[in-house]
Amino acid sequence: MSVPGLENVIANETAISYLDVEKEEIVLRGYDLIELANNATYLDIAGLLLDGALPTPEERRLLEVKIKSEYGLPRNIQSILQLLPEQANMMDVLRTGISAIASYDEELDDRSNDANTHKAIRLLAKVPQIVANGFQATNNQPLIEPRKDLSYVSNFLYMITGNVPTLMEEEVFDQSLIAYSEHELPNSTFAARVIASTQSDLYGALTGAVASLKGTLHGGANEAVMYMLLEAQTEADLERLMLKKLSQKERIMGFGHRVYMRKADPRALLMKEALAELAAEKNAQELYDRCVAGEQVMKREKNLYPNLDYYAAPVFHLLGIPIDLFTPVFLAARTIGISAHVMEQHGNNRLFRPRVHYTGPRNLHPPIK
Ligand SMILES: CC(=O)SCCNC(=O)CCNC(=O)[C@H](O)C(C)(C)COP(=O)(O)OP(=O)(O)OC[C@H]1O[C@@H](n2cnc3c(N)ncnc32)[C@H](O)[C@@H]1OP(=O)(O)O
Ligand SMILES: O=C([O-])CC(=O)C(=O)O
Repeated sequence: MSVPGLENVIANETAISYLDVEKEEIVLRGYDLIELANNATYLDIAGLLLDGALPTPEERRLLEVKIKSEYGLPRNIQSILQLLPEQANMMDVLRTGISAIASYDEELDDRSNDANTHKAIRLLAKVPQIVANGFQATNNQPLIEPRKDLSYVSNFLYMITGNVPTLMEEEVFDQSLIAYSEHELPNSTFAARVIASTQSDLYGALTGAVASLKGTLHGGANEAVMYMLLEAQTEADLERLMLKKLSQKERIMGFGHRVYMRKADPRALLMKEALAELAAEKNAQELYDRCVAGEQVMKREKNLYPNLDYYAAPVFHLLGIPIDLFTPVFLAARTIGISAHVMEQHGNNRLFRPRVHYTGPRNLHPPIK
């Protein structure tokens, strides 16, 4: 018998992460992701995912130096982004950019652990700029170059908004990147591992993951959430909108999850706290209250809990990130998690090649010529 959607199927072993739904814990190389988000930085998580151990402060500094030494996009890549049409979808733009920079990586080895580590560092350096420049290029805006005098996280937000973030904005953005950094085996990571299992390379695997993440049942939900929150001006409006969607059997974006389903996504709670802080700072209490009201409607009507996308969307909005870049920023944050999975797949590979339960006809014959 087939298992639709491979629900609950164990597809591979991993030492990277695990969703312990019972204990409401996202285990990341032995640590609790939420504890990491409250005590470590995104670059610590990048080091942890790449090397298997949390970096010391000196190791983290060296990692940042290495990433910064890979900053910058080839002029031709920026030109490719500028050739894309104004109405281009930002995930398509990102997919094109990541696919194109593969050809500029001069390290021909694309399977050893060392080579993959170098490539992951290059991607950490370049993907945020592809995200930012992709938006600018298709909106006829000047392309913002990275600034090495800013921290990695501060520079990412600066390249998107054109403004150097405050310390508080930087800390919230850092936390949101950690929340998105790694999550066991979602569709996009699985897609990347399937691609890597043919011994294809990290750039190709990540390009496939971008296509997967674009869909609204996955990463694309964070953009849909924000459109819904903005369409409703008040708490009452949001309730009306949600009830209308539910009566039309539409899904409400930002709720439900294949693995958590009837339990809270711990990352949503983390982002809810971040939103409360940010809303207080930015005079946006009304947006926070509207989100909480929406959460209550879904609990009452469907017994469904918010997932990360529900609370990350208003956080990104208050940080000044354009809605079209919400899913690309998710991908940029997840680049390190996906890289770790590709490295693990390459290190202990077995080609993914499942079978089917055939339901089509048999014994047909073409007309005789
Ligand atoms: C960071 C991330 O990528 S998290 C995921 C982001 N995606 C979203 O937020 C999209 C909205 N959510 C959904 O569509 C789903 O919850 C998914 C795709 C994430 C998980 O779905 P599945 O595991 O396939 O759950 P499934 O489709 O079996 O749903 C079970 C029941 O809950 C309902 N349900 C699940 N999510 C929702 C939702 N968001 N709104 C309304 N009803 C929902 C389904 O209609 C179904 O009801 P039924 O049993 O009465 O038919
Ligand atoms: O785990 C999933 O299926 C989707 C998700 O929450 C993520 O990728 O962060």
